[in-house]
Amino acid sequence: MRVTEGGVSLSVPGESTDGVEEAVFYNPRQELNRDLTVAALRAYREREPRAETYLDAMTASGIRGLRAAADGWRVTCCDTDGEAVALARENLAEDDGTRVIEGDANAVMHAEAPVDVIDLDPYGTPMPFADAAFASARDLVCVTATDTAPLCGAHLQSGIRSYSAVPRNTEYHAEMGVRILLSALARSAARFDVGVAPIVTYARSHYVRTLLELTHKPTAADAALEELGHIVHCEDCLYRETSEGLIADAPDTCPNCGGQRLLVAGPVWLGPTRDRGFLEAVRGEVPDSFGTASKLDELLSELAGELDEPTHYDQHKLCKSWGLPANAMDDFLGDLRAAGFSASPAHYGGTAFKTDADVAEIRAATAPNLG
Ligand SMILES: C[S@@+](CC[C@H](N)C(=O)[O-])C[C@H]1O[C@@H](n2cnc3c(N)ncnc32)[C@H](O)[C@@H]1O
Repeated sequence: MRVTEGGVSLSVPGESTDGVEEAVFYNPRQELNRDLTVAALRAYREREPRAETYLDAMTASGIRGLRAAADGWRVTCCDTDGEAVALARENLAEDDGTRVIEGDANAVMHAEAPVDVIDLDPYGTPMPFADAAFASARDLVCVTATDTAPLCGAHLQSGIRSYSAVPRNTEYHAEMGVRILLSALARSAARFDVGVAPIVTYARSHYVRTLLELTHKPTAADAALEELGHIVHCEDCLYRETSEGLIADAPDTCPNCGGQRLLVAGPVWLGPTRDRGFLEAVRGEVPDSFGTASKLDELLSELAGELDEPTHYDQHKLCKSWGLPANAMDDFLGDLRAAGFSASPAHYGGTAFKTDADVAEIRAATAPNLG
């Protein structure tokens, strides 16, 4: 069948039943991820006009490469699967600027280096490909991770193995995944004297996506490592605090409730997960014709408005732990602001919010208007 996305048309094996596409090598659920990537590539080229080469390291149907090529990028697509490669070749007109290679992404990244932008979109964890990406990319590494259970600590051992860090299963599981992934990527990049700065990062229920701008300098790698630290989380009262550095500095008991059920996660990335100026530039590059334009605009605006605090709270979980009913989110956040704290919604869900108040301060500021 033919699929049209972002103004390009491609052929994919499969069929459309009642408007629902069931295609091999093409996942319509990742359209927002691809729309955002194309808009970000446009915005990035304004920032770094020299950038011109894009490696779609796990290409499947070739859709990412095709969309980047339509925007003038010199594109190399790669996949290990012979059928995917044949399909991508059918979809992309190979010429001087566009090639499709059958091969392992790690080998192709090294062979093609330097590449301005490398996009990793594997099944599951991207970590087996991270070293080659940071060794080979000049400007930007874009990463999708779909192994959300290991990333958030639900599959603890798998998370430890993949990310050389200890993720913990908390109520901010998607953000745990974001910060574990960024930490592992920063440490991978540092091996090559490369510093990473996340310019866009977001989580959806089934994946985390981040775009990392690179600086090729040992001092930049050191600066990125300085963003790492640990999260201490109390399972009883949902108190949390962070400690900077690669060695965890955790209290024995919860400073808020005295409980002993403390979880320590890390090393995690505690720094900013996006560049607000870049988010605005990306927003300006999303045409109405993109299939996910309105959802993407909403996401980009949520990301821009979100506070930098490293963990969000879930209003319903907090209220439940206090034995009080939840009220409207706007009123709840308004009470925090009226008490002198910063507060913002967080893109992780409708009841997710960020604040610089701790759990006791949140309760004192909001409880009088609950129930
Ligand atoms: C999630 S799909 C890619 C989807 C595609 N980027 C898109 O946006 O539609 C993952 C692809 O990675 C390929 N793959 C798996 N291991 C690989 C490797 N070591 N090197 C290159 N490609 C690989 C698979 O064959 C599969 O086509």
